[in-house]
Amino acid sequence: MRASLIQIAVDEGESVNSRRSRVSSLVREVAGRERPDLVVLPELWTTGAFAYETFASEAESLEGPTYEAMAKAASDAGVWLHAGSVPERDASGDLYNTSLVFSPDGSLAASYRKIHRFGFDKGEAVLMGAGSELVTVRTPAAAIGLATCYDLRFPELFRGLVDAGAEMFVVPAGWPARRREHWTLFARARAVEDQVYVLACGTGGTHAGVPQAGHSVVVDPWGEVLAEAGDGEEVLTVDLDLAKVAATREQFPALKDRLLGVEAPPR
Ligand SMILES: NC(=O)CC(=O)C(=O)O
Repeated sequence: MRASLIQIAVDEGESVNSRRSRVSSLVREVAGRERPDLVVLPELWTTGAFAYETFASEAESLEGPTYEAMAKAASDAGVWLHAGSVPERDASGDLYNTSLVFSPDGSLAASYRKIHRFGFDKGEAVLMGAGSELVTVRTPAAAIGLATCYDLRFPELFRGLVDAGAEMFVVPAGWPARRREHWTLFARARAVEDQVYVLACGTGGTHAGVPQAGHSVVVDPWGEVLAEAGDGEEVLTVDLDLAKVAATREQFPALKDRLLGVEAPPR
């Protein structure tokens, strides 16, 4: 399986509409040039994850303009597209940080509402509702578990995804530069403890005065970093051998030694 992560620079000064059409073109261009099976975009790339004051004004219904543009980009490009996340407004007016995954025919394969909202007593944590469901998507190449940004700090979510069959975690993010070390550390930790591929796609540039970490990263099930971006706009393309997930779990069967949170301890 080949995957391309597009680390978008969410800079002030570019309108949401122009970024949406620029990103749609980028998806087509990257798909044509790199020939990936899967393209991944970051969290809240229309607004920026820290532009809290724009969440309400830019929120969309699930099938809003970003959904439409990304569904078309996926089908034009003929790829699986994890379109990152959008600020979603549901029918009752509540906001969620919702990821969208499209299949190559442009239909929605899955959506995931971010469970752990960032900000403690402000920002996303008070403006958006919490998702409550773990989501995995089965593509022909891999079973993909979905998580978003701050979720990376909560290993129990990822263990739940592994129990649901995930062989790969795709994590769109808008992680800030000041905690970049944590970002890479968590991406590698989740890969090692769950013996999966981790594709973590962040934003570059600066928005709402917050310099972004960038450094999107792809980690294999042994914890090796296969590719890592810098801090600007960049595309990372990697070939993934999904057989490595089963091989790692067989050679080093630590997941079988779990005693807590499993119904019947295996030994
Ligand atoms: N922005 C986030 O969702 C997460 C974050 O910044 C962190 O450090 O965690």
